Amino acid sequence: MTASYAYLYRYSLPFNEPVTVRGRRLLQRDGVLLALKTGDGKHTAWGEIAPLSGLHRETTESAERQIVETLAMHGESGAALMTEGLFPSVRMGLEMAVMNLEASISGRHPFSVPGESMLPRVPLNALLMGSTDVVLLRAQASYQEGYRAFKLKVGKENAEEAAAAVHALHRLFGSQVELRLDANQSMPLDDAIAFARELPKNSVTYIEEPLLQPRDIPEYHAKTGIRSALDETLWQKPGLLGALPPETIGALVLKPNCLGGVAAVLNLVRYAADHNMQAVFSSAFESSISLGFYAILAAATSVRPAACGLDTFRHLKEDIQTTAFHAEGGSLDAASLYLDTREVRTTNLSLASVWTL
Ligand SMILES: O=C(O)CCC(=O)c1ccccc1C(=O)O
Ligand SMILES: [Mg+2]
Repeated sequence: MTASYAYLYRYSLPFNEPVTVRGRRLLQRDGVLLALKTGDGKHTAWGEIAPLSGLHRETTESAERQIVETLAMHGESGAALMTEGLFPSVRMGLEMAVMNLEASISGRHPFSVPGESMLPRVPLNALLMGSTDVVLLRAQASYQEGYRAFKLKVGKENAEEAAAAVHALHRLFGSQVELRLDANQSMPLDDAIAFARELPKNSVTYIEEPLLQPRDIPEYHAKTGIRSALDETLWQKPGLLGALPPETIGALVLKPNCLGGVAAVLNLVRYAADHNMQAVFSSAFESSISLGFYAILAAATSVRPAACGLDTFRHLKEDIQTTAFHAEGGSLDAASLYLDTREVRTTNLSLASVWTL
């Protein structure tokens, strides 16, 4: 059975507090949801198309235009839904909807294998940003809740304050927590090296995208002993990963809607496993629909998933599901959260178009 109808909705969810992404201050998260329905009306499956300003080249509008063209073409020709050549966020959303529909019909989650045992819980990294006071308060509250991994946002402009925050976190939690930093490619090599030398020894597992020029990662590693994690580089310069010595990379940070679909993500999960790197699933502040999908991906691809960057749901003031996305003790129950993604409250969405496929 395949989809007979497609519905496109738009959503707009306010952030709890403005979020800055690569220098852009955002007040709300906008996106498009695609719902596929079977002809008998028994199954509805959701996919999310949500490029983020500052991160994606496509906008919500151009992404919506592309999914509209794809659905229109499919309706006319009856050809299989093609995902080649689409924007990364569109391809991810379309694959999500199709895989969710197949899962709904088969009664299994999208990545299940025969004889699968219970899925592991997926630990989270608490996302820490802002002033040192805010960071420490948030870190303490997260620790109390059960979080054992933190990710602190650092930048060239606040390098001194960031180093002080790392010292404070290291004093408070020592080796009780895994501490990660994310510099979002903000530092020239010399600044990054100077910053690394300010940090307590062995206090951080890795620094995500420390360098303005990621190709300098081997030199950075040689001079600091700190491993980098790749995030932006994975989709900006996909060829670079294979050229970097694996021992200089601590983790691959996987944002499926930037990487452009499930196959690309699974290839990177394999690469990480083969090269002793963590595979860290992460989001770009998508809604629970994507978070539930990424959580099941993380749980299904490892018996002991690395702490994931899916704690972003805390930054959205509202949820679009009947049961809001939630963590318990700093980790996710992927199987149950995945089932929750099937119950969407359409009252908070605006219907943009309906398609017969
Ligand atoms: O990975 C996480 O913990 C949260 C997600 C995150 O940090 C992020 C969210 C939106 C845009 C960019 C980034 C990033 O990792 O740089
Ligand atoms: Mg990052």
